[in-house]
Amino acid sequence: MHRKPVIFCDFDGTITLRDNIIAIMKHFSPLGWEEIKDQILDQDISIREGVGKLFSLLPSSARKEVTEFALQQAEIRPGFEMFLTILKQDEIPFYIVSGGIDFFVDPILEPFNLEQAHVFRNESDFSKEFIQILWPHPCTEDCDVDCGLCKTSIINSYSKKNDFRIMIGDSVTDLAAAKLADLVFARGYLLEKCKELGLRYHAYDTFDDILQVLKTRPWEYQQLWEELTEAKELFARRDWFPGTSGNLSVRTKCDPLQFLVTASGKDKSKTTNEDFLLVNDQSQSCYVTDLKPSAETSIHEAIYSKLGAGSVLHVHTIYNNLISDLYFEQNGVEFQHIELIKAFNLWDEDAEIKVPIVHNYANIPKLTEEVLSVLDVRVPGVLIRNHGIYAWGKSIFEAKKHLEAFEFLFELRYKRLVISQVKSLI
Ligand SMILES: CSC[C@@H](O)[C@@H](O)C(=O)COP(=O)(O)O
Ligand SMILES: [Zn+2]
Repeated sequence: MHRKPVIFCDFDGTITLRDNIIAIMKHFSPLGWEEIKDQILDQDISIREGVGKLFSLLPSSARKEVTEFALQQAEIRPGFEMFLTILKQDEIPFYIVSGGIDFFVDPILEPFNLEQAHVFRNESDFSKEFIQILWPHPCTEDCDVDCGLCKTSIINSYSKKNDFRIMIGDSVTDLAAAKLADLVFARGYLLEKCKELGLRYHAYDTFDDILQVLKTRPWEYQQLWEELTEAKELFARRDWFPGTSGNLSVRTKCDPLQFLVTASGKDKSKTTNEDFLLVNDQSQSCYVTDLKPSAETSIHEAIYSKLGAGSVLHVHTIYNNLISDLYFEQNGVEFQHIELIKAFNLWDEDAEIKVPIVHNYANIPKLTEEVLSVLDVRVPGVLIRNHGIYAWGKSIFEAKKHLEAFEFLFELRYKRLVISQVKSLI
């Protein structure tokens, strides 16, 4: 059973296009506000101390003027309304975690009818000469950064271990929360930090960009992502990805076909949060991303579509290259009377298997056609001459079993050939 999604979303600069506190301070420009801003950004003072100092520069008598300005300049990021509608339809819990202040957060959000219990923001007190900020959601033992409104503590108290945590944000105040998340939607400073820290992220401009990814339901294929990563790390330990070669995939959906595939040109011996992307039955990414799917994605797609495989694994090894060339003229390489043939669910004592071998066309559509022409549901693999092997199965486990069996058979055959050559020389 997969984990359930829960979404935590920043307000200033995420739901609204601009940071409202900075907009207020720029507009009213109280003496000394910029020094305080710089102290916050330079992390010389905590966010709580800095925001408290900023608002203490404004007289409470300016409440009406400040509130009206905040509302007048606030602009909601495109797609937010539809985003909320889809979350409601799919019953995905949504929490706003904002370092903003109630006197502008609440009226800006009012048209969206959000449950007040799902909106976390700081509060204000206009009873004294200057504006005072109140901190109903301070840091708990989970955080010692003196955030003011502590997103880390809120996420930890409002999401369970088995939740798939999603964070949407834009600034330094969202970074601690992003590090807790399984998936981050980031822009601006937060996007740069996600790239720098290797967090699993998607860039966004609008909430439509976020919806495009959420519609693929990443929490439902998270387990497959992790299983494919495990197989990839094992193959990497075997040095099966020389020179960025190799590509792996796992089907996440049947109808319409969708599958995770390794990103093209990456060093598959390394594990990052950008190792795979989700593609459709046209071998195109299901969402906007800088990543390119494997150059050989169409071969994976052909195997899924024709044979209904669950996972497709492609590696270039010395032995599969040698065997593919030695037996190319015979259109394939046959094996019999080797115990490991049972790995292909062939149990007869005299069972034999012939692994087809095709020409290595540089033109991928042509190569895909060639592979399609020899696909045989009884033989879960095909060799490409002087290139590598594609092996598949109904799951990552079975595809890995088949790939390992093929590589065993190739190495065994090659070494037997060498031995017989040596014997013939003695
Ligand atoms: C760089 S050599 C290997 C590539 O040409 C290709 O055959 C391959 O296996 C990896 O391609 P990729 O696009 O990274 O999935
Ligand atoms: Zn290849």
